[in-house]
Amino acid sequence: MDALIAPAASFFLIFILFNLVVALFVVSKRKLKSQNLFTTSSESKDLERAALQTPPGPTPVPVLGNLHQLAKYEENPYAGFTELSKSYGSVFKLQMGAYPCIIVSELDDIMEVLIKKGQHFDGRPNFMRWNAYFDGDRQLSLALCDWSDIQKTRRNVVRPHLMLKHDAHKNELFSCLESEMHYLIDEIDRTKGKGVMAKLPISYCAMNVFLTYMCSTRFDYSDSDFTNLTKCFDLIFEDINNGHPTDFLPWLSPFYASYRNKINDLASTIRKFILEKIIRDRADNFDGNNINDLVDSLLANHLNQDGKLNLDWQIILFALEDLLGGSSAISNVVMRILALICQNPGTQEKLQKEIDDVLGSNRFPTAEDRSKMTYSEAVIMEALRHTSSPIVPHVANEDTSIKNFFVEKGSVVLINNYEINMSSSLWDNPKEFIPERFIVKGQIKKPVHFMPFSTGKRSCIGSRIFMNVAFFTIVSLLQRFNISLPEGAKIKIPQGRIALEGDGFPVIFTQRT
Ligand code: HEM
Repeated sequence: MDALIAPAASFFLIFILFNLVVALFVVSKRKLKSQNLFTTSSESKDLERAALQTPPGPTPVPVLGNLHQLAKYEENPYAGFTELSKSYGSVFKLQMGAYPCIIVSELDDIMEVLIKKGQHFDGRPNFMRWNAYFDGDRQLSLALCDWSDIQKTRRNVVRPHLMLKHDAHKNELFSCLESEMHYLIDEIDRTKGKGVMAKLPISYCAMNVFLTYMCSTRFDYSDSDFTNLTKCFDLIFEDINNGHPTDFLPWLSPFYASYRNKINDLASTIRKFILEKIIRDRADNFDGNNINDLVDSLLANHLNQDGKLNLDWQIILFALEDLLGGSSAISNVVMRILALICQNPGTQEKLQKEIDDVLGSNRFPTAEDRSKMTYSEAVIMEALRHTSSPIVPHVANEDTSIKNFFVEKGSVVLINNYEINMSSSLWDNPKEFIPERFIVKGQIKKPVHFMPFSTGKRSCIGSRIFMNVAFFTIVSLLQRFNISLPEGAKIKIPQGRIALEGDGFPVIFTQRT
């Protein structure tokens, strides 16, 4: 019996020992994986943090950090980021004055910031002037605020109008475009082949399209309050695009009192116009059973009847302001497209052939025509690629990581959109203007790395409205006019921003015969 028990017992013992070893192995692996089963969550965070590396980057100097290293790239700091990434890699750190900044240049890492960890990176920097644009509180802005429930609500309220998912919205926009385009064409007609600073009438047209579509009102191009409103929006837009020393060196702000006053004046002129000439009357006569435009949708979300989060007056006013300001993006990019058409021989002829084939000499385009006019669409996309406008900076709202690099809470994350638009590893001949690169087998094809409007929870909500308004404007102008730039005219079209300087440059429009 003992002879039987002994091997059975030893087998049992070996079995137990084996299981113990396996159990210990599994536990230790799990320990490694989840940091430590017996540590507290803050200890495990410490361990997680310890596994991450500090992002590489040039050594900062006191006060300025690394700002001085970007000085020679003043025209386009993103070109500077591309240069620095050759030494420090696709994710690197710069101390920009008061702010630690992480520069991200490669698609996978960009997607980690915007999509995979979108909720870690949904804040915006607290720049002094961003507050100044919005009465001292950038949280009132749609584009420059941090993420919040209010932001979610107001984005949801305005999105259907802007994203044009319903045919009713699309048809309404095209009808607004058609009626406004007559005014622009008349305006251009009057120039009789002389060079004209076309940005002005184009900006009045874009603003009126927005006002008609969003607010069911328009103003005459001879109304000086209206033209002044458009100018104020354009100046603020240019200011946003350009950046300012106080963004990263806020202690400089006492030296910029007159600049601050200028911003305050522009912002309050805009606000007064919107309040007095658009919102007040609409609010007084608001009928909740009749929701016809974006202003109605905003007003319908004002009253707090069921205890849910609603939008207060300020929020409504500023949301509208932010969206009307989008018309400045349109006039500036339309001007860029006109310049690129003139500067790239053959483009105008190809565009006009497509327009003549699909629309003939007179008919305005419909929403359906757009899908057939691939070359026109591709010209706009190629112009956006050349513009390489920056993605609005994001901010990490908690300690987090990109790739295997630690990113501390409060870091500003700058996505290098210039690099993904201009890299020779992503595009053939990136410096050339080749609209055909976006056409594959007769259809428009956007590569995943082409994201002029960004992606994720803070992505642009004006992208569709932009594409439609730009398309309609370019097509309608080239249908009727040949365009050229005055001989010898110096035309400055900087990359890495949308805004052109001041009123832009002259364009010559001659009637097509
Ligand atoms: C060429 C034209 C335009 C370009 C290239 C553009 C691009 C962008 C980009 C890159 C962002 C930042 C996305 C991010 O932070 O991840 C943005 C945000 C935004 N855009 Fe545009 N945009 C254009 C036109 C417009 C227009 C016409 C409107 C308004 C109708 C508009 C409204 C907005 C708003 C409200 C945001 C902020 C969204 C948020 O932070 O939640 N944009 N845009």
